[in-house]
Amino acid sequence: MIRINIAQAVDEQSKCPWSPKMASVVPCNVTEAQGAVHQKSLFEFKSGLLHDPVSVVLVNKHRYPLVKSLLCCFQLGQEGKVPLSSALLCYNVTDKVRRVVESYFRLDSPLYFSYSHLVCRTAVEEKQEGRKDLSHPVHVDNCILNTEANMCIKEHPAYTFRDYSAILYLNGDFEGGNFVFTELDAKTITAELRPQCGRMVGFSSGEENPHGVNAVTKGQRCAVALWFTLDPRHNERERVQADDLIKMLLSPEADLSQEEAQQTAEPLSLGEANLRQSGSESPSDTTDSVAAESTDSSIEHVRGPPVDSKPKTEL
Ligand SMILES: O=C(O)CCC(=O)C(=O)O
Ligand SMILES: [Fe+2]
Repeated sequence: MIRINIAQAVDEQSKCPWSPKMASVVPCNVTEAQGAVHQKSLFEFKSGLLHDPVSVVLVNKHRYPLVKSLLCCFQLGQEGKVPLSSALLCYNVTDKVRRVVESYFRLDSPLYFSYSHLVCRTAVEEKQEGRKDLSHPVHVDNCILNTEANMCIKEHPAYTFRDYSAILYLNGDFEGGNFVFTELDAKTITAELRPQCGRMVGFSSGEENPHGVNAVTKGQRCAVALWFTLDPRHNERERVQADDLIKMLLSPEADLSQEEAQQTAEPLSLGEANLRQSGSESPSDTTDSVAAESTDSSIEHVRGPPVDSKPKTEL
C-alpha cells in the first residue's frame, strides 16, 4: 500500500501559507509500470517510487506554487514545524521526475526545472450529466495554439523555453478529469490517460503535444505539474534556493534527529544543474499544493521511446 497524505492549510498566522495539519488521506497502489497508453510519451513510475507510509504534506490555499511551498517547507522543517522528511519527499520526487524524463527521452544535456506547481481541481456542484467542457482547455505548453489555423505560435507570452513537461498524478479517486492528447484542432483525441496515484505523463512541450484535462465531475484531482528546460538561463530560482537550503539542512552541523537523518540519507541528486542561478517562470494560478516522497532513486525500469525514434518531434 502506498499512501500520499494531503494536509490542509489552516494556519493563517504562519509565515508560510500552510501547516502540516492532516485533512485527508489518499491511499493508492502503484504496483508495476503498467505500460503506456500513448506509447511514445507516457510512462509510469515503478512500484517503490512512492514509499509507504508517506506522511506529509503541504497544501497551499494561497495559490503559492509548489516550489515556493517546498522552500517554505524546508524553512518550517528548520523550525521543527514540519518533518524534514516532508520537504525531502517533495524535493526527491520532483527531482526523480526530472531524471526519469531525461532518461526516457535519452537526453544528452541536463534538464533544468523551469517551473513546478501543484494543482488540485475540484468538481463544481452542478449537474454533471453530459458535460463536455474541460477542466483545463486544450493547449500547448510552449506556444500559443491557434486551433482554427491548426498551428502553434512559439513566441511571447508563451513559455517558449519549456522543452519537456511532466505531470505526476497524486490520486485517482475522482470522476472525470482524464488527461487527453489531441491534434492541433484541439478536438481529435489521440490518446487519453486516466490519472492514478504515482502515474506520470511526460512529453515534449511543443506543438506535437496539444493536451487538456476533461472536466472533473466528482471529487478532487491533484497533480504536480513540472516543466523543464534545456536552457540553464531559465532554471527556476526557487529550486536553486531550495537546493541551497537543503544542502545546508543536510550538512553535518544541521540539528537533525537520528530518525530524520536516516530518512534524509537517500541520495538527493541535487544535480549541479540545479545549483546554477537563472531566471524562472513567473508563478501562475494554482489552487492547492502537495508533496510526495520518493526514497527510490533507481530509474532503470523506465522504458524509453523506440531507439530509432526522434523523441522531440515524434510525440
Ligand atoms: O493536470 C494535468 O493533467 C495537465 C495540466 C497541464 O497540462 C498544464 O498545467 O499545463
Ligand atoms: Fe499543459
